[in-house]
Amino acid sequence: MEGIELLYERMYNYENETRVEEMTMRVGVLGATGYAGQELVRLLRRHEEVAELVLSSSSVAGQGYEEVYPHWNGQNIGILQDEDVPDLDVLFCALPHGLTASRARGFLDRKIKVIDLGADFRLNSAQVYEEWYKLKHPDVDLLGQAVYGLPELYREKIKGQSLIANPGCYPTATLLALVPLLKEQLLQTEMLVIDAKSGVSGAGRGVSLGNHFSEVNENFKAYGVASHRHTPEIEQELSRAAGQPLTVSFTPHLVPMTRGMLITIYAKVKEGINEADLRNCWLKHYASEQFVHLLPQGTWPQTKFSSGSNHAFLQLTVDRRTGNAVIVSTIDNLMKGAAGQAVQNMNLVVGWPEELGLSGTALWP
Ligand SMILES: NC(=O)C1=CN([C@@H]2O[C@H](COP(=O)(O)OP(=O)(O)OC[C@H]3O[C@@H](n4cnc5c(N)ncnc54)[C@H](OP(=O)(O)O)[C@@H]3O)[C@@H](O)[C@H]2O)C=CC1
Ligand SMILES: CC(=O)N[C@@H](CCC(=O)OP(=O)(O)O)C(=O)O
Repeated sequence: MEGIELLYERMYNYENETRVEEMTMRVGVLGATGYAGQELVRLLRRHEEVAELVLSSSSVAGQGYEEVYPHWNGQNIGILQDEDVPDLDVLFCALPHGLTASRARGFLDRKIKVIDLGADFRLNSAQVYEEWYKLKHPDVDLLGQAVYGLPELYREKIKGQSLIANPGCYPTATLLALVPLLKEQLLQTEMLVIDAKSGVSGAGRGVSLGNHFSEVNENFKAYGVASHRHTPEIEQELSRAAGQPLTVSFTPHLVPMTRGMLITIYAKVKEGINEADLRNCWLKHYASEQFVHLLPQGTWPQTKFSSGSNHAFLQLTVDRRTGNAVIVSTIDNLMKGAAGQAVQNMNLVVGWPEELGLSGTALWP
């Protein structure tokens, strides 16, 4: 038995609570030396069903992983392979935009399930992708096969699929907060303001002028104003939820901290809707979710609540003077915003319990 048959056999065994002892799941990571790739390694190493991990690098193949990341010393992570990956069950692509789309078809033809942490398959329209990413989409025909990998919204669609578009970090934090409220028509759609802040690891490991220490330390700045690439992704998913096209005012900021992101959203509520209606809507949508938490009234999210974990935290109020909803959401950009969510997606694709490899709360303080 091999490939998909073996996966189904495993799913069957899970349902019957007779876990197969010898798992041979082979998982690969392209871009394993990047921040998202390193976070994947951390999660996959403790994932009880991943038997073999193939780590790939375009620039330092042949080096030991511990040479790149000495904090892995003594953990036998192994040697980085080149990008010519062997046959695998699942491949995570943690690469710059454009690179995964040009290779995905080859992996899919080999029956390798692909989870893309980049943006190549998030947008439904190649034209929109080209406009915002300034890249010609390398494989437009594959867009229709990709499933947007936000499990709390698309769980049933993700199960068993072969090509998953892991959402962007800002969209994840925003969509978790807004989608249920828009689906239930509780908010007006003409004035949605998303004021977002991210830690610097969101920009990846490569150094640029804007993210080196002296530019970031004791500094706070907006960037990508009215032009950030996550805007069309957020609008695509919010429009779908609202059942009508909408636009948002989205402004990201860089905060002098390493990980975490916090989003504050301002929205007008619909006539006759109050705070309890909004809260009840979230409660209904997220009551059985293990990674999304509505905090007790009056407790506002902090980035440290999520640091190093796959958990998202939400809070809202309706300002009694303006009548506007103020909504706050926090996630760890490298976890629920990238690697954690990608592992959650793998678990769904393969049919494993969704939380495998993702246990644990934040590192506090
Ligand atoms: N950082 C974050 O918080 C988030 C990141 N993402 C997405 O995940 C993906 C990876 O991001 P992140 O880990 O932050 O980025 P990094 O820059 O830290 O890592 C990207 C890795 O891609 C590899 N790579 C392969 N080919 C190239 C190439 N031609 N040019 C540059 N790098 C190349 C590099 O590894 P090597 O040289 O070893 O091949 C590099 O380490 C991106 O698509 C990003 O948008 C998504 C959500 C959040
Ligand atoms: C702080 C910072 O620079 N953050 C990144 C967002 C990272 C992310 O979610 O990645 P994608 O590029 O995969 O969409 C940015 O603004 O581009």
